Amino acid sequence: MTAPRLTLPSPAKLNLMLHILGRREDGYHELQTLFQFLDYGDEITFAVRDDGVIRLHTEFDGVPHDSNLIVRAAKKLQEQSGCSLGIDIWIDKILPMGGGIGGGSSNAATTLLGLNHLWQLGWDEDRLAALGLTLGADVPVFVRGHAAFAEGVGEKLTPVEPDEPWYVVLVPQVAVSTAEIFSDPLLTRNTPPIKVRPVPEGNSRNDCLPVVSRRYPEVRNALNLLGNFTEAKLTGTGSCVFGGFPSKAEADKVSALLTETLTGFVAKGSNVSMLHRKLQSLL
Ligand SMILES: C[C@@](CO)(OP(=O)(O)O)[C@H](O)COP(=O)(O)OP(=O)(O)OC[C@H]1O[C@@H](n2ccc(N)nc2=O)[C@H](O)[C@@H]1O
Ligand SMILES: Nc1ncnc2c1ncn2[C@@H]1O[C@H](COP(=O)(O)OP(=O)(O)O)[C@@H](O)[C@H]1O
Repeated sequence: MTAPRLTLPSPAKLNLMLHILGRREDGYHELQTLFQFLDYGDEITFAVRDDGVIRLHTEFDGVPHDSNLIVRAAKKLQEQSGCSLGIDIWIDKILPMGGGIGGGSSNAATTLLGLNHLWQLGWDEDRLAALGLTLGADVPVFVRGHAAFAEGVGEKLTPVEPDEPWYVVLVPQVAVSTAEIFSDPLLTRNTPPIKVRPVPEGNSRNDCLPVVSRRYPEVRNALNLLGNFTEAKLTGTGSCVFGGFPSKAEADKVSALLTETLTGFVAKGSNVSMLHRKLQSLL
């Protein structure tokens, strides 16, 4: 008998704004950020094995098997649940790594939700999100699957309903190190907290942008080019740059012009993650 297989989406995210409020004693920075998903991402296929082995069959450039967030997520869930089953995993990877669109965190969340389903663990979202946070600050929002205003290092989440425009996302061919940006002495670290909800208009700044665009000319160039058509923003610590458009046709037109020289894609913003829409359809 062949093992049950399940293919699930692993969407990207954007940070629609990102404010840095201060630095904690452990060196991590307190943030306020707005997460929205894209209807664009990787696809991960899972097949249960009964021998307890966890095996990712797709190779990643520069990421050893056991360091991959997919494998780390699966191993942690297996250990903490005491499950004796294993898993074979394949991924169709389209999201750029180190682009600030959360591919690694999303892959970890899709793995947690997929295995919870296939191994029939019955864990609730709170428990999965808490485990996810030990893998990375952006994992909980992907576990919850709803656009959110995030505080702390990204773990305190309040669901929100921003507009869902079409985005042009440009992918400068450079990986930005999050650690490097957060350790730059010139980074703004004292933005006053926003206390009112929803986030007021005019608060869409990303405090990482000045430092990233100074250090990475490729990002600066992408911001300038997209800025000719719409407000161009940086997601997370970059490198990806994005801008919203009211229709797919307009986004496609701008993308066609810009992707003559730059890599990029068009995707719809989404307040409910396509992972959760797919999981819902399985119930
Ligand atoms: C800044 C965000 C916004 O979404 O974006 P991107 O990584 O997607 O760009 C995330 O919170 C990134 O969170 P996370 O994925 O956990 O960051 P990591 O790469 O593990 O962080 C690398 C290093 O950056 C610093 N760091 C990270 C997050 C934070 N809130 N404060 C920090 O000071 C720490 O020194 C940490 O060791
Ligand atoms: N499954 C994975 N997908 C992407 N990156 C991964 C994965 N597992 C580990 N990583 C590591 O995590 C780093 C950050 O990845 P990613 O989440 O894609 O970027 P970002 O946090 O900038 O959005 C990568 O550069 C890579 O070294």
